[in-house]
Order: sequence, then C-alpha cells, then structure tokens
Amino acid sequence: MRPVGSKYLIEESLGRGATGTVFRGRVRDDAAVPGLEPGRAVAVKVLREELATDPDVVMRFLRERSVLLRLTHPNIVRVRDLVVEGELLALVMDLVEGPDLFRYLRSNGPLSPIAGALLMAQVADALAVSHADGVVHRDLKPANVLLATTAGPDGSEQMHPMLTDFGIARLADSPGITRTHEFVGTPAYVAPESAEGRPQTAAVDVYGAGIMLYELVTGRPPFQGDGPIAVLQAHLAQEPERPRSLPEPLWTVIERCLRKSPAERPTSVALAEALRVVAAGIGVHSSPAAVEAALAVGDLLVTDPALAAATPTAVNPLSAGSADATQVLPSRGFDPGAATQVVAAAPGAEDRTQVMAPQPAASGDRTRVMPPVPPGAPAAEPEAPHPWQTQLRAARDRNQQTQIGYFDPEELDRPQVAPQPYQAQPPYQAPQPYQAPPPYQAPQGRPPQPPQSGRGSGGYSQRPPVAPQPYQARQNPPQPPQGYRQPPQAQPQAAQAAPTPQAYPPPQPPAPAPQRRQEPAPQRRPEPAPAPRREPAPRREPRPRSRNRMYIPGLGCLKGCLMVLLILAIAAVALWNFTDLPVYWENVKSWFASASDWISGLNGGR
Ligand SMILES: Nc1ncnc2c1ncn2[C@@H]1O[C@H](COP(=O)(O)OP(=O)(O)OP(=O)(O)O)[C@@H](O)[C@H]1O
Repeated sequence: MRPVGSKYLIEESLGRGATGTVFRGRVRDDAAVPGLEPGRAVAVKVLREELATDPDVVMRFLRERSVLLRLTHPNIVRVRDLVVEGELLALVMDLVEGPDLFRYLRSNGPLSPIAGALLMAQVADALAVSHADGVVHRDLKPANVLLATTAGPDGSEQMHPMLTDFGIARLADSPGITRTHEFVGTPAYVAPESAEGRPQTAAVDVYGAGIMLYELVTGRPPFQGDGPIAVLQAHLAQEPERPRSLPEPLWTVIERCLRKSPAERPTSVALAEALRVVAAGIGVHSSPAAVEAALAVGDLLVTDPALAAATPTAVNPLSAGSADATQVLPSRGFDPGAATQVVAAAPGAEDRTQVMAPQPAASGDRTRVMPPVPPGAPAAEPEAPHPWQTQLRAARDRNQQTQIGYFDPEELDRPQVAPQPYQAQPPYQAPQPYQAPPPYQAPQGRPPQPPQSGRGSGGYSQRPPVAPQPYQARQNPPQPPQGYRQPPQAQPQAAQAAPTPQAYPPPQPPAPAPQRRQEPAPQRRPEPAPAPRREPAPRREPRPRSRNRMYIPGLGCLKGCLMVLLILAIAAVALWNFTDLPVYWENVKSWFASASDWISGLNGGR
C-alpha cells in the first residue's frame, strides 16, 4: 500500500488510460474526510507525470477543484477530493464496482435499441446537469461510462451507468501540454469542431452521445478508419449511415446528434427526454399513442438558441471577437483560458482548415493502452479471428483511446481518406435489390426493459436504474463490428405482442443525396476551385513528452542477451584463473586419453 496525500492509501491498479492510472484505494483510518468514513474504499486517479509537472495543469486542477467536487448526480461518478502533493496530482472518486461500458460491449455485444436508448438517456441526464453548471465533458465514450451493479426491484442485478472523467480532458488541454495543432480527445468520438480546433461547447458532448448511442446499438461507431486522422476526416466529411434494422425514431435522434453543425444538435436535456420517448414507443407492447410520440420525436430535439446565435462567429475562430463567441456556456465554471487557447491554436488560415495528423512518436505509446480485462475473465479469444478482423479491431482500439498528441498540419494535404460518400461495412451494405428489413422486434434474451415514464420534476434520483443485463465477463465471444442483430430465436423472448406493421416505416436504402447533404457544407469540405495556397507555416517541433521517446522493438531483449553473455564470459575467466578448474580440466583430458587408449587397446586385441 502506498500513501497518497495524508488521507489515502492506494492498493492495486484498476487500469490505465491516457491521462493517468486509476487505483483502488481507501481512506486512512486516522483521516477525517468530509463525506467519507475512515476505511472507505475509493478510486484514486493519479494523473500522469507529464500532466502533474505542468504548472498550468496544476493551476487548472486547483482552480477547477470546486467545479469538480460539486458535480453530483446519480449518473456521475462523484469526485470526493483532489490531492496535490509534490509532483503528484490525484483525484479521489467513489469506487464503482463493475465494468466500464467499453468492456461490457466487448463481452456482451450490442444492446437492444430500447436498452441503448434508456442507458443513454441516463448519460444525457448527467450531461444536462454538468452543462447547466458550465462543465463540458469533452471525452464522452463507452470507456468513460462505468456500470455500477445495483439490485433491481425483483432482486436481480441491474447495471447503472455512471459517467466519469469529467474535467479530465479539460485539464489535459492546457496551453503547456497541448500546443498548436494538438488535440485532446478520442478520435472515434470527437466532434467535427473539436477536430478542427474550433470552440468546444456543450454540443461536443451531444455529438459524443450520438456516436456512443450508435455504437451501443450496432456494436461499432459510425466513423471508422485506419488511424486517427482517417477517423477525424470521416467526422468532418462523411455522413453517418443508417443501420438497416434501427427503428426510425432512434435513428432520428442519432442523426440529429451527429449533425456537423453544433447549432443543429439538440441540448442534452432534450436528448434525455427524447430518448425516453423513443424507448417507450419502439417496444412491441407500446401503445399507439407512445408509437405516435416516438415517431414525432424530432419535435422534441430542440437546439440551444444561444449556440445558434453564437455559431456564425464561433465557427470562425479567426474573426475578431471570436474569443467572446466561444463563451456560449454559462459563465460559471467557464474558463477563459481555454477559449484563449483554442483561438491561439489557430494562428493562420492554413492551421484552421487543416486536418491534424498524428506524429507516430507522440501517439505510439497510447495505442498500447488497453482497458484491462475483468478479473477472472479468460484472456484468450474463443475463436482466433481472421488477421483482417484483428487489424480492424486494432484500428478501432487505437481510436478508442484518449489522445493528447501532436498533429502535423501538412498531413491535411496528403489524401488520407477521400471525402467520398460513406461506404458501409459489409453488414450494412444494402442488398441488391433492396429488401425491407423485418419489422423491428423488441430485444430477446435480455431482461425486458420497462419503459420509463418521463422525467420527474427535477428528481433524477427517483428514476429506477434501467440498463443492460448484468455484466458477464466474456460470456459470449467478442463481437466483431457489425450491425444490430436479431438475437437467436432459441433464446427466451420477452412476452410482447407482434409489432404493428405500420409502426415504423422501413428504413430507406442508402439514399444518394439525403436532404441534409444539401445544406451548406462545413468550411472544411473540399472546395471545387481551391484558392491559391498560402505558404505552410513552419512546422513546430513537438515538445519532448517523455524522457524515453525512442522505442526500438527487441532492443531490450538484445541488451539483456548481451549482458548475460558478458556475465558468463567474466565468470568463465574468473573460474579459470582463480579456481582449480585448469587442474580438473587436465585430469579430464588425461582420463579421456586413457579411455581412448583402452578402447584402442580393445580393438587392437581383436
Ligand atoms: N471510479 C472508478 N471506480 C472503479 N474503476 C474505475 C473508476 N474510474 C476508472 N476506473 C477504471 O480504471 C480504468 C482506467 O480508467 P481511465 O479513466 O484512466 O481509463 P480510460 O477512460 O480507458 O482512459 P482514457 O480516457 O484516459 O483514454 C478503467 O478500466 C476504468 O474502468
């Protein structure tokens, strides 16, 4: 056990991410911490050294202390204390016993549309509370949703989603840590404006929620690519493809969250409400009124008028006054330093319009960080995947990691991904001729999810937790990225009536030009007649991030072997010179000679 500050002891590591390592810990027996009794188990996130030694991060850490500590909600992992001790920065949080959503999805496959909608509604509740307090999460992804296990009304285990890592991306996004062209976030979940270095408002979290919702119900995020740059370009240029079996109302919500323009995305409050309406209206038991309400869910997805008003300026960080325009959040908790940094990160038009490219040395390390496997879970895959699947998965894992990396603006000019219409993965390719998918059926093989009533008058804690089935580590083989599948018929079905055939219009085959695509294109889209290029800004060398930046595969092993050989050689010389080994050796030789003579004698006697 290691002490952290004067009040906590840390035990084993629970896992490591890009921003730090999380340990299981406990409050010291002699410590008095408000709200935490002595001996209480906690989770302690020790920020990585590079962050902890940056004066700007330390300043932010202290300045945002009160914001982080006051964020309380049943769906937010509560931060209990912040520890600053020498070069150590740590957050003390409530310990959540349960897997994170990333691991859950890997072990159990996608959720049903109803379960996915209800789970994300709770995440949206958490976002609504933090957004009201001026705090943007900025790194929404399944790995940052922990699933606490709670007992359901019938005594069964239920999962309760809890959002964690609030403020961490913001802490890491310090002028001292991230510089021009740098980026904090997780490529698969990053909003277009974040990828471009534009101001990040609450709408980036709604975008992240849309990506997560898509992934929860299909098993893969909508934008993929081989490497972070390809993924960022997809966020900027591609439209998401509707999975064939997704209910229309749920797709409406996802599509609105994934709008390229932040001003067109719903607020987190509207998102939470809409998701509950969708969940209530897409079950096979849903009443006609609930079905009707779900089909009209688009009307509930109201946008933030303040964001819409700020957008014309906010999308152009070079224009005068853009620093003010970034302050679309309530002033409480807003950090003007962050806005200044974003604007300062776009010194020229080239910078603003370029897609950032990772420098391998800066990001290579992070690709190796994998969420740990739950205790007792078998590490081996039941079936060896095809090498191609392995590559796809590796690319996906890379994009699941939070990245704080250097991006080379010159990479923009190298075509990473041609901005062409999204090409669906095999499961989503529209068959020829197009056949309408079977009507959506409620989830099978999972506990029936009772549709929740609408939000109470401000009482979040009144809502019973509804979530996917209890986590079972590696019960099923991990699912390769694929669409929502109808569960096998053999599994027990929820006792629900057949759906009304007209309830959900079948999804249209991928349309060549949906209405949205005719809207004004974001600034990043390729221009048909490119303006004369300015001279590229001189490339800045990235600040050395680690004392050990060079990694040569096998070098450690080689050095070890050479060292062993050297030690053996020295030992041999010493033995030869300082022991009776030469005498023994002479004896051995003479025995050998005698034996040879004796054998020759025997042969000669015949
Ligand atoms: N409060 C907590 N209680 C229990 N486990 C936690 C808690 N917070 C994090 N963990 C676990 O610790 C591990 C590391 O968490 P961390 O947030 O550093 O990783 P991450 O989100 O995957 O990484 P990053 O966001 O930095 O890329 C995860 O497996 C997570 O499930």
